[in-house]
Amino acid sequence: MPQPSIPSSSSPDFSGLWIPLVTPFQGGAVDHAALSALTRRLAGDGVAGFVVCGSTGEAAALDETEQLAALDAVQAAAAGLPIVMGLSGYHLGKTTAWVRRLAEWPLAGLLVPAPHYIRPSQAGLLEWFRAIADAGAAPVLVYDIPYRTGATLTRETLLALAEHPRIRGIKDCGGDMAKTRAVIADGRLQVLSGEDHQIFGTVAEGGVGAIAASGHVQTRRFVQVLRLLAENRLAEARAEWQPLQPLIEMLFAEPNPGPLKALLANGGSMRDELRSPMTRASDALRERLVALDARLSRP
Ligand SMILES: O=C(O)C1=N[C@H](C(=O)O)C[C@H](O)C1
Repeated sequence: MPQPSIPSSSSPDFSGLWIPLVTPFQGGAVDHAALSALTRRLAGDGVAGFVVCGSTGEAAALDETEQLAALDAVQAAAAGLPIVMGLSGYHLGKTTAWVRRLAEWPLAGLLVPAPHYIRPSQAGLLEWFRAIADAGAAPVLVYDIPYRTGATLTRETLLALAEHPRIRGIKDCGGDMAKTRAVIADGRLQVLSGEDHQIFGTVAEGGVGAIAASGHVQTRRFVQVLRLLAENRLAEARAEWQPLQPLIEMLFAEPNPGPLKALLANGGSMRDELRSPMTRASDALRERLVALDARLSRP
């Protein structure tokens, strides 16, 4: 259940490593015990906060009751760390109604992608994000992910959205470094890398952090990379970062979160179970991942 509302900060801090939590399943139902244990472990590993119901959380396969139950479970286990709730949809009225309902929860933010499937104009995208930001109580992170939504946010649109007092950051999967640089240079939106292999480059160029599925594993290393970058210790950050590259490649070699769940399941923290049409990782990839993770875990 929601806890008493906390005031939403006028300058929220989205820096550091945020984990877009997987949703564990057991026998077709959400496995809340596994979700809580995962959240507690990650909180102890130094992450900055959590995203519930991101794409990695298979939110598209969860109904509203399941989404709210997952949010409650994470809130209870997060040791006070901030929580961002993911949204998706293409019906503006339904989405703003959902956002009004979510205002009862003490969220650090809402992660909002463009509406998928319908491919509106830039003017339509401005209306979409402004209406959602107006409807809620929490700061909005724009989730720029054209390869999932089919809609590309231009640099001009992002900078126009930055004028809205509640739109405070971007999870950047846009694939256009010039656009990312322009948003960083503008300075009004906090830029988080949303592409795991781009974390280093984005943060070295002035991004504040990352929302990265890979950070479920080797979490302390990812946290350390971001800390070292924040302290301008570039060579040390690079030395921590480079061994993570093959891990990131393998985690995205098949549709996310299949490989990630396979690896987490191998460690015993959940079942290797996804909701159709998402599928388990292949046995071959799971074996390679397990071997690599074991190598990376050696002192
Ligand atoms: O759920 C997320 O947020 C993320 N989703 C990306 C994706 O699979 O589209 C990957 C990223 O690591 C986090």
